[in-house]
Amino acid sequence: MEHTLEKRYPVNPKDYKLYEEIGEGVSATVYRALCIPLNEIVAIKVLDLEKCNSDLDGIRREVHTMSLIDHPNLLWALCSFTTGHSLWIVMPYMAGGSCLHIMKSAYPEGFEEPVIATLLREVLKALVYLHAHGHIHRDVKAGNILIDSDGAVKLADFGVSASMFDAGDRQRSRNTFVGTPCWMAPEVMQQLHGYDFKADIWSFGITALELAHGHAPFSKYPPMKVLLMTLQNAPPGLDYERDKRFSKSFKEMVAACLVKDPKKRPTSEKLLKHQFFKNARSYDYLARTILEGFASLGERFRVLKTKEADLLVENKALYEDKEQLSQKEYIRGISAWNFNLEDLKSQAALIHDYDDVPNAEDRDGSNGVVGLSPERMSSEMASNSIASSSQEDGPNDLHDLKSSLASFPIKPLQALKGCFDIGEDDEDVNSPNRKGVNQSGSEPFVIKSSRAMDQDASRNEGENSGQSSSLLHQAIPEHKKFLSGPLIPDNAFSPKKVTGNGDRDFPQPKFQSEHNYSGPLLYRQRRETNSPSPEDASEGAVVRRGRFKVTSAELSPKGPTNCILNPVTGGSTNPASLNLSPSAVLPSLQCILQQNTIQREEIVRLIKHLEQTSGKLGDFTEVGINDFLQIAHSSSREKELQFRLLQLQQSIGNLVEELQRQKMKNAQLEKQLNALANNKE
Ligand SMILES: Nc1ncnc2c1ncn2[C@@H]1O[C@H](COP(=O)(O)OP(=O)(O)OP(=O)(O)O)[C@@H](O)[C@H]1O
Repeated sequence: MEHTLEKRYPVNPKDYKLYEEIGEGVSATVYRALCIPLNEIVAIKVLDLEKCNSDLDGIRREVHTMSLIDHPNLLWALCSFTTGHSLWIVMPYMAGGSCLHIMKSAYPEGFEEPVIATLLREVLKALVYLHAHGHIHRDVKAGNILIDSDGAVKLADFGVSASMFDAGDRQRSRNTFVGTPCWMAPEVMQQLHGYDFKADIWSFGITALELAHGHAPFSKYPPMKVLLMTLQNAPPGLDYERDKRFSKSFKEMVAACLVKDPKKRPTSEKLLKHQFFKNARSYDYLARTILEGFASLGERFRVLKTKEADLLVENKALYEDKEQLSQKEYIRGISAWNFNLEDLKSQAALIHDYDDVPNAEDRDGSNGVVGLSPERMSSEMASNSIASSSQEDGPNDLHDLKSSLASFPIKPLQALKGCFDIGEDDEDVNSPNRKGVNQSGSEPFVIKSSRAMDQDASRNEGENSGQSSSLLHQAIPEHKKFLSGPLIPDNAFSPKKVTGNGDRDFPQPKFQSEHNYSGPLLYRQRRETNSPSPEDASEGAVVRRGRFKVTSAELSPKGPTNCILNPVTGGSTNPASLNLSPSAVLPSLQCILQQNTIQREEIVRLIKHLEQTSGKLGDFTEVGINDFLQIAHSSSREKELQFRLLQLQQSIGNLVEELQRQKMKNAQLEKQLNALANNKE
């Protein structure tokens, strides 16, 4: 416990008066409130524990971390307690709201450089502290940078933070995939070797771009696309041309953070010494520059929510128009997620892939990214050669999935469970942690820190549950929950000028991306969508990659590009004779299948055409029947091949998992051996 207790905050809901809503996240609603006995305005984050079944451990983690931290740039908890089925986390009220709120309300094109430098320096100080204390924040983004009325900056939201000193289950969680896709480091997505605090440095770099442009790179794309682009493309960065208004040192700082190899990223401590932060100014400067003339946080939040609701109605109409297109795009290109297909479909419907002006960060890094050292250039570019070429084709090519899949994480869905609502939890359902949490009815979530009250929460809960639950019923709208991230997608602003609060006119972005999928306030509809979708049936054979479905129709309609063809016979070579690894063979087999399918369809079309136009049914019927027989035959062969493919894919997956298990075992054994050896010495 590092805090010294200055004030005792009551852990009784009766002692708080909830005012207006000031924020909504994935799991919580945040209110401005009055702490009656202390006559102090606070913020209270209210989490409905019944709705957070799958992430109770995250909540416990958040509360725990918030209780331990003691740094001026980190948002700590004043106290917390359960009441009825809710957990209340009482925090200092940050009257300016999040940087994301501020940008969406008044700076849709991002902040000026001195503002960014000031904000980022404070965030970086928070990271230095967290990393030095063994914590990885794992969700650094503008939405989690809060500003007080005096310009003080605090990093918030420890819902997915992790401690580097954890053992067992928690260690394992660092091999899982948490955070928000746009801000997520490639090594977190890949799940290959785990990750460490350098993942925060990547997110920090992405946050820098977010603050500079008003949105994170790739934010207009759905999560899966973000994943592919982050893994394959050259890292995003500031562009010489587009970002002329920013200094060289800013560009270099961003480039230093956004290196794919985490080892090559600077530590937070080292980064803090970067020239760029010399431009940072005072809190007062922030308050004067970006907060002056603003309406109250509650009012701004209300306006943004109204706009968001209007946008949702608009998008719904758009979605219905484009449903056809979206299904095709997604089933073919990226395939379906078996847990939130509906979300992806609606997201896909909103993409104007071919009429968007690409953002600098969406373009080939070799054209636009600056500040790369020659050595970084070469290694990044080498590792991203596929990416570069695919980007040259255009960042919006949803069809080029063959190469994408080759470098795709083996367990992308499993990997994503930390940031999306996937049925399974991060942790073993049998883990003691989880069991404990599941009995939350009897488990108080009281922060046992010195800053927090050291009182018995369950006593309070018993005394006040009736009152508090009625309070909560009034306070929390049951029907809606939003995703985290940008409050208002970029197109929430009309193409004309928007008059903001306080009679300010705000210029609108010229080429603002139309939609922001990095987590706008979309209504949640995830868990309900696990059931098989109609597309599953309509799109023919489905090959499963773990929990990741890939349909045979996903391959590029442009025709195969990497089939292994026997130059002599013209037929496909038996991969076994080439001594190829299954992973090398699979794409080729898929190619061949795709080719067969296209050819078959072509033949059927031709036959039909001939039959119709000639009118000589008798002459052609026989041919047609023969061909159809062949087609039927090739169909069964195709099925057989698909079945084999499936088996191969499954065994690769199993082998990789086994390998990882063995690696972990080895590491543990090594540790034990070392410990034994040390003891003996
Ligand atoms: N102490 C505070 N003062 C003012 N506003 C706050 C405070 N805490 C949170 N907010 C606002 O509420 C929003 C949601 O809060 P928070 O991020 O903690 O919820 P969450 O469910 O954990 O969100 P996330 O979607 O990031 O997981 C924040 O983005 C911020 O705008």
